[in-house]
Amino acid sequence: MHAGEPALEAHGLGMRHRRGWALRDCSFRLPAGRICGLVGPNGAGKTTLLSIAAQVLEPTRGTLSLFGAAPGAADPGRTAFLAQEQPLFRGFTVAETLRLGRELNPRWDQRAAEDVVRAGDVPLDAKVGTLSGGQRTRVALALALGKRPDLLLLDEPMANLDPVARKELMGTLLGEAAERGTTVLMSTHVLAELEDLCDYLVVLSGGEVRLAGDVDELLSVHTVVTGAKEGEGLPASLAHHPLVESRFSGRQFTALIRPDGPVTGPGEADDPGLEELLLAYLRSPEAPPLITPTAQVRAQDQAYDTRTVAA
Ligand SMILES: Nc1ncnc2c1ncn2[C@@H]1O[C@H](COP(=O)(O)OP(=O)(O)OP(=O)(O)O)[C@@H](O)[C@H]1O
Repeated sequence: MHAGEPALEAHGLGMRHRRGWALRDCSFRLPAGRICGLVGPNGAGKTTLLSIAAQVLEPTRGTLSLFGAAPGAADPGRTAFLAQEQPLFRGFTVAETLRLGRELNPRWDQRAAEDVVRAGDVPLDAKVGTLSGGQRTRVALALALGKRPDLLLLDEPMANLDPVARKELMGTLLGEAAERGTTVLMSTHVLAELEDLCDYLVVLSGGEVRLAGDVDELLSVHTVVTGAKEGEGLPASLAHHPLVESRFSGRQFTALIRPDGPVTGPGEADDPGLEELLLAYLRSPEAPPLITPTAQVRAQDQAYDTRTVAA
């Protein structure tokens, strides 16, 4: 695997549940070795996307390929999925749970798995059914990390952990990922923590990709302008820049724009923070989507592209 090669590539991915489309025409790539935050409001399609990547769900339309393998044919041993509901056997002890992990996974690393459990003082001889929700999360994460995956898919894994345990486990997880070059795709609603954790982002809303790409790239193409209001709406000097969101508070305006040239006129221009950028997109579903060059899929990469080039 070379740097920049995709760990995951979605082409026109769509998923229809009984009530309608959970994902619609999603296309993006996640280069290998990146830590990617998956963000979106409730019902945006995050779990659906992660379940397709984990090969638990089959897409209705389009394809998702992992590490360049044909869609649906990726080696399941290279991927670990930590879902919101952790399917652990309640009657097994922690040690028995890890033993099962060892037997099922040829690349199993017992030490890595035990370290995660021990760091939380979870007794190896305790039955899983007697553990607290947070302790069970730790065991599930130990199983995921013991698998030594190349792609780790996490669906809000830390939601039931106390803040100290959450920080400690995130640190363990990201330390392991950095050391081994593991790609991580992790859904979360905790925007404040993304800035420290992730170098890549995918934002979904209404089943569609709204933002995808390298965090630095995404931040660098946006500007926040704040200033005193003169009359109604934003200053005319901002009108030609694509607008993500404008807000007004008393006599002040704040606009998040994607400048298509120098920003002139009244107000002060600044770089946005990541949380500010995400909140603006989450609040403005009508803002134009943005897929940065590293996240774009090329037509010639499409697994089932049947077009031919005329000789
Ligand atoms: N098995 C299912 N049957 C019917 N509809 C489903 C099913 N699973 C998901 N959906 C619907 O698909 C949409 C996307 O759901 P999904 O769970 O992927 O969203 P999410 O972004 O993970 O949400 P949350 O942040 O609340 O976990 C929702 O409208 C949901 O109701």
